[in-house]
Amino acid sequence: MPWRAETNVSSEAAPLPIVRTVGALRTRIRGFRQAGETVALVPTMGALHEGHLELAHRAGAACDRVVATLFVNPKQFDRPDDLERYPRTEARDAELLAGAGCHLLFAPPAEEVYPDGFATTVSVAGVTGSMEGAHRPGHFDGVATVVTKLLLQGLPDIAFFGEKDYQQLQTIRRMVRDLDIPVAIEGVPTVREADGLALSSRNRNLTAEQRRIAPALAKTLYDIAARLSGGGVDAGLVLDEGREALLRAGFDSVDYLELRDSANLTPLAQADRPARLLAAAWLGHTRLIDNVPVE
Ligand SMILES: Nc1ncnc2c1ncn2[C@@H]1O[C@H](COP(=O)(O)OP(=O)(O)OP(=O)(O)O)[C@@H](O)[C@H]1O
Ligand SMILES: CC(C)(CO)[C@@H](O)C(=O)[O-]
Ligand code: BAL
Repeated sequence: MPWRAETNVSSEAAPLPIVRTVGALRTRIRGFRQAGETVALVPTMGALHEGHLELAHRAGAACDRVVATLFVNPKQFDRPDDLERYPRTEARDAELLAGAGCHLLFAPPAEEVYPDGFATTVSVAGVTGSMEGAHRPGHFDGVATVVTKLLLQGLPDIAFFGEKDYQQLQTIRRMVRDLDIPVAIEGVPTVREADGLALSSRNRNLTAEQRRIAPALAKTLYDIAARLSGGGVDAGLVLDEGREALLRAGFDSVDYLELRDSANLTPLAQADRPARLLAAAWLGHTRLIDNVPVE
């Protein structure tokens, strides 16, 4: 299982320059380009952890300059309480990003991203039609719209996204191909706690008891993936048993637990081609998602 390093704030790194307008972002990136440098983009909603920093490290290994973005995008939240509870820790985030080798942070206010009169939505069909798309109405329109804007604002060579949000990653890949956005999309494997829990900004909303239960999500996915990878089993039955295992472990409800084609996320009855197991489940008011490959 992937591992996690501790998140330390480095006191060595110089403060990270922060820009808040598209104009200032473009001026900085033009400077990088004039020096012949390549540029990576790492979009985030802040409240950073080692998962985000892994994106930054990969970005730094691939490009000369790493530009992170921090914007808690209201358009992708389907529940007002989720938006309200979303942690906001910009000063610490900037320190962590500097320590991870980032060169610039774009942290715009909402009016810069969605000025008065904003009227355009980017909507990706197909890959968004189930799972997160079904349980969070409007979520992927919000993600697709803001990611299109961020990619066009920065025009990086490569943008980095985590596999933890696997359906989001596949949606962005589809969107970039469909709209001929000239940016390469790189997926980064999920960074986990030592007990397997996928790092997520929302983990900090868990109570101590919920935190004890939470690793059962990853454990159940890995157990099911192992059973499915051998072939010759009834996937429907195994998935039903997985849902029951999550409830037995203490999850309050399971939104979905699905076996999907790993590229376009269509349902699979057997893991007979590259496949992915994806799940979302609730612990109290906190909704956790996770996914693993079936190899
Ligand atoms: N554990 C992780 N491993 C790798 N990448 C991650 C991980 N968690 C988040 N990311 C990636 O970081 C980027 C920013 O994600 P985001 O700011 O939404 O953080 P988050 O922890 O996923 O928050 P939340 O789960 O509460 O939405 C996304 O591309 C996301 O997939
Ligand atoms: C990609 C993203 C930054 C767009 O708001 C967000 O969905 C996220 O953090 O995964
Ligand atoms: N990490 C994906 C962003 C969201 O949950 O809204």
